[in-house]
Amino acid sequence: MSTILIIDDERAIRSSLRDILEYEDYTILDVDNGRDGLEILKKEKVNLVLCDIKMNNMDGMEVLSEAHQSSPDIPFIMISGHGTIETAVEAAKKGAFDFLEKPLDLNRLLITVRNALDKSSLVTETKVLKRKVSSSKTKDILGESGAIKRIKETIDRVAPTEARVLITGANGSGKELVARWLHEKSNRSQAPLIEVNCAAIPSELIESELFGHEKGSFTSAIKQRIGKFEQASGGTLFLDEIGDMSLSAQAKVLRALQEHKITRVGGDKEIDVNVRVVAATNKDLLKEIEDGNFRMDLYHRLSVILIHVPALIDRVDDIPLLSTNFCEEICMEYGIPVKEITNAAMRELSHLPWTGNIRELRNMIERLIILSDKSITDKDVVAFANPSREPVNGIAQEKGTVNYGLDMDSFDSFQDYKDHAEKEFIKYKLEKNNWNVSKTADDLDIQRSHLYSKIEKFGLKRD
Ligand SMILES: Nc1ncnc2c1ncn2[C@@H]1O[C@H](COP(=O)(O)OP(=O)(O)OP(=O)(O)O)[C@@H](O)[C@H]1O
Repeated sequence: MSTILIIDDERAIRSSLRDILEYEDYTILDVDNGRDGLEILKKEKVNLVLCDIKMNNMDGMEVLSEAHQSSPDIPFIMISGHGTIETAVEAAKKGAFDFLEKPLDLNRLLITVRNALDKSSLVTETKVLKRKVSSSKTKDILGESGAIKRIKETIDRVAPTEARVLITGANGSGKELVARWLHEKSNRSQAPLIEVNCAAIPSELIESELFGHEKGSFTSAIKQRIGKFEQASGGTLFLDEIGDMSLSAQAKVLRALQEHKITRVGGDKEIDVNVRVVAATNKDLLKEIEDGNFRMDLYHRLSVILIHVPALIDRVDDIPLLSTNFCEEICMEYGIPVKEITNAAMRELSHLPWTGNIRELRNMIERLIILSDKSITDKDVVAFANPSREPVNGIAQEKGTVNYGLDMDSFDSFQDYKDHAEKEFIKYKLEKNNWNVSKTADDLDIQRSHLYSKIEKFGLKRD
């Protein structure tokens, strides 16, 4: 049942409203002043507020304005003993649902309460539906930098063809988003886009995952299973983290691409498949080929078109646009008014290393929205944006500078520096989570297998 908060400094009114509404099975909270009312709104789940206009200290209009900043969806019914058209109009302008005059008419009160609650649940339902629709819709590729413009042009040109595409780029830089748009703008967009994260599937299961299996083909194969190649029939198969695929699975994928046929594990029938393959990796595949970890012939099959998504640090000019958009999107998801990001905060954001790229930027904006007050300032960015950025060697960080206490000349290349920053960040998070790899992977918003490969790459060990 709904909870109604009554804010009125007249005890008699509060108690008669309570009696009437409790009789109708509503849960009632009541306070005799606006401040306490606002405190309750912060802590309790309230569905409707009945608020007197004329009260000492803080009047009802102020309560309404302040409450609407943090909880715009809670309907307010204003009550006044001195009802004039002007007060009613002012209340409506400030966003009140309705206005009731004292002495209260019982029927009008109950109908207004019911209408307000009905409208509020409709608003909530609509928001949930909108959120569902917007999260299933492919997000726009934001960015005005030359690199992003070129990527969008390439997508427009390549998507309607059958050419295979290999997308490269660091973690969180937007490879999956590019793959989604390649599908979305292709002639296959009515058929499914099926994604396989090759790094997340143990090598002994990848073949069954991709090609399916027949019942009884191995111990746990208790029934027949259709693999991803078949599921993607008529559509697009997105092989993410292809650089982590075992050599034996690579050989089978190569055959599927050459012959457009697959065989389920444990089966002997060849099945025709009609899929377009788009692959992505954060690895340097040419180096993997050199090291004997990746097949050259498969590389050539996959990379008819190459799209490289640059790291965020190589397109810092896009940070303000991305930050503003993420801020709007997240505030809307939370149902709160959009917070402003000050210019100084934008400058501060542009100075961060962004080893986790756009995914990290989005997470940070979300954190800043939660932790900041009315707007996001440079001080918020310094304080909350990257809690792992503690002063190094006792050197406190000055405003507007990024001071890691590092000798910048000790790095041979930009990549060297980025690797160092990534290693330190991962090490910090692992230690913070007591080397719990699953928790740390969640914290970093990357796959667990990904984290394992980073630990191995950087030779990280528990002290
Ligand atoms: N140009 C962009 N504009 C808006 N949002 C973006 C952009 N690029 C990436 N994102 C968002 O950033 C997040 C990470 O992007 P995505 O998953 O595509 O990265 P990825 O390179 O595939 O990461 P990983 O290598 O870890 O799989 C997603 O929420 C995505 O919607």
